[in-house]
Amino acid sequence: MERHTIITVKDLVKQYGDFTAVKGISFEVYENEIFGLLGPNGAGKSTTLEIIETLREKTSGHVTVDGFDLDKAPDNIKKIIGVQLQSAGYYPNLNLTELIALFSGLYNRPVDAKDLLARFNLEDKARAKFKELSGGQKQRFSIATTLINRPKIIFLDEPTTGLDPQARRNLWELIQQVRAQGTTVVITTHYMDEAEFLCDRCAIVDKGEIIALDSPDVLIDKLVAGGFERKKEVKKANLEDVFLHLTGRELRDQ
Ligand SMILES: Nc1ncnc2c1ncn2[C@@H]1O[C@H](COP(=O)(O)OP(=O)(O)OP(=O)(O)O)[C@@H](O)[C@H]1O
Repeated sequence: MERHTIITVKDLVKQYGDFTAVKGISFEVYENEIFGLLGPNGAGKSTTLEIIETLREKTSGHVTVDGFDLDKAPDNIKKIIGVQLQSAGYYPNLNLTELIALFSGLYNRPVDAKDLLARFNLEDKARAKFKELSGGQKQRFSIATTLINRPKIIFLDEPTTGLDPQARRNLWELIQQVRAQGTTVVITTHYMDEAEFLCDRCAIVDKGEIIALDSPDVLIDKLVAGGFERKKEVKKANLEDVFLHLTGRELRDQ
């Protein structure tokens, strides 16, 4: 099937002083896929994401987003992307409805706050302040806010770090729903189960280089074809299955 490329990264390099964090990486993201950048701490995932988001200067290389050249038209790129804010970006005295109204005003895009909160299971928190939310609720709200300017692409930097299994699974489903509604999703993670569950394709990044790029299935098949075998016999369930079986799959943070 012919896929339409929405992001092109070519020979991207980022140096911090004499340290090279990103060493000439190239990849493409297809429209409406969930694309993952996977790697250990310090691999260069956030740096790469922030360069594409126009938030960080690159040292060299070429990036285009939906046909816009990062060097020539960063403002056009800003208009079509949604970026997850760190919690420090939310005014402490406003409640969730007021925060949505604020962003909606900044983007000049009318938004039905009630409807947006309901999509992210936050209808009961409409009058709560951001700091009063649980970790899972904060993540859901920050993903909800990425959609206010109706972006073509959203960028999520380690969206499930620190969440319990129910909250992670709930967030995965919400991310899939966002994609089902036509948005391309670029995500960074160091959780392999997350990448396997969510990503159509992923790039494995290590020490600033892409060392593999494909769908999770193909990456696994290639490893097995190369003669890899797990040392231990695989059990039919794991500890997370036990935990979810005992505590249930429904969200616990309402
Ligand atoms: N502003 C900066 N100045 C100097 N070095 C930096 C800066 N930002 C990041 N680095 C370094 O660049 C490397 C890549 O960092 P980056 O945050 O992109 O990695 P990451 O893959 O996102 O890791 P993590 O999962 O820990 O966020 C790290 O070695 C980091 O210490």
